[in-house]
Amino acid sequence: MRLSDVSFRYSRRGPWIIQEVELALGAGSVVEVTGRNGAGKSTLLRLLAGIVPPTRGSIADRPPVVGYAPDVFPVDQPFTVSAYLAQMSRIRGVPAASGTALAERLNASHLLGQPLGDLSKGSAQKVGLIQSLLAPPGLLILDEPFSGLDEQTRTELPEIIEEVASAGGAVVVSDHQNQLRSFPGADHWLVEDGAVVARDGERARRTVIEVIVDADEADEVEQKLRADGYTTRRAT
Ligand SMILES: Nc1ncnc2c1ncn2[C@@H]1O[C@H](COP(=O)(O)OP(=O)(O)OP(=O)(O)O)[C@@H](O)[C@H]1O
Repeated sequence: MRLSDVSFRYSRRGPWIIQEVELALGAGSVVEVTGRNGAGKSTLLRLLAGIVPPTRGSIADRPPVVGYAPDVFPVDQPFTVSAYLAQMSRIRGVPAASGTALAERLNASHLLGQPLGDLSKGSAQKVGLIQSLLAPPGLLILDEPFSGLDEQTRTELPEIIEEVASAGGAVVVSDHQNQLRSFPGADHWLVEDGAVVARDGERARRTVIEVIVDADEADEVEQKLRADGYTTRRAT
């Protein structure tokens, strides 16, 4: 999937929220999106999911099955959780049992009989998450999925993300709490002043430490470190 020269504003005379963004998103990649409040993370995720179209530019090769869990799940719908999930399963062409199984996995079986309007923020968040996963997504977009989740679901979520990515789905997660900081191989996009700065996962996880040794040991230490796969550089 590729974003070419994508810009977005909510109204004709409104401010540009996203400006001239060029991004590529590969199959099986996991991206953590960060940025200050109001920077445009949710807007970028809506563009990726296809909820809003770019004002300028284009988005190509979006996978056909997109799972999207919004930051605030709309609970003002006259359904119980199970009726809602059954309806969403029908729309997505998957058996109703998919929702029940996901509810069990995410510790949400007790919510199935409840009206959507009675759910707490965390429970509504879970229902949003479950509906995004009903059909195996080629693109999974999760907007602040960790906020309001209980501990058990918090630890389950990285496993689910890993499973989607291993099956070839791309996963984009906005996460101001940096819960995915240590997720192996995750890339990072920083949304700032309308731009999206992509940082490669490998590089983002590298750090530089300074090792001071006696001059006559330098060659030996350097050889050892290189043999162990580290990159070394002599300070002058
Ligand atoms: N529906 C909308 N109509 C007009 N402006 C909007 C709309 N949604 C968001 N905005 C504005 O767009 C800008 C970016 O908002 P967005 O929600 O994308 O940021 P965010 O980085 O996700 O913020 P947060 O971390 O607070 O959720 C903000 O100035 C916001 O007020």
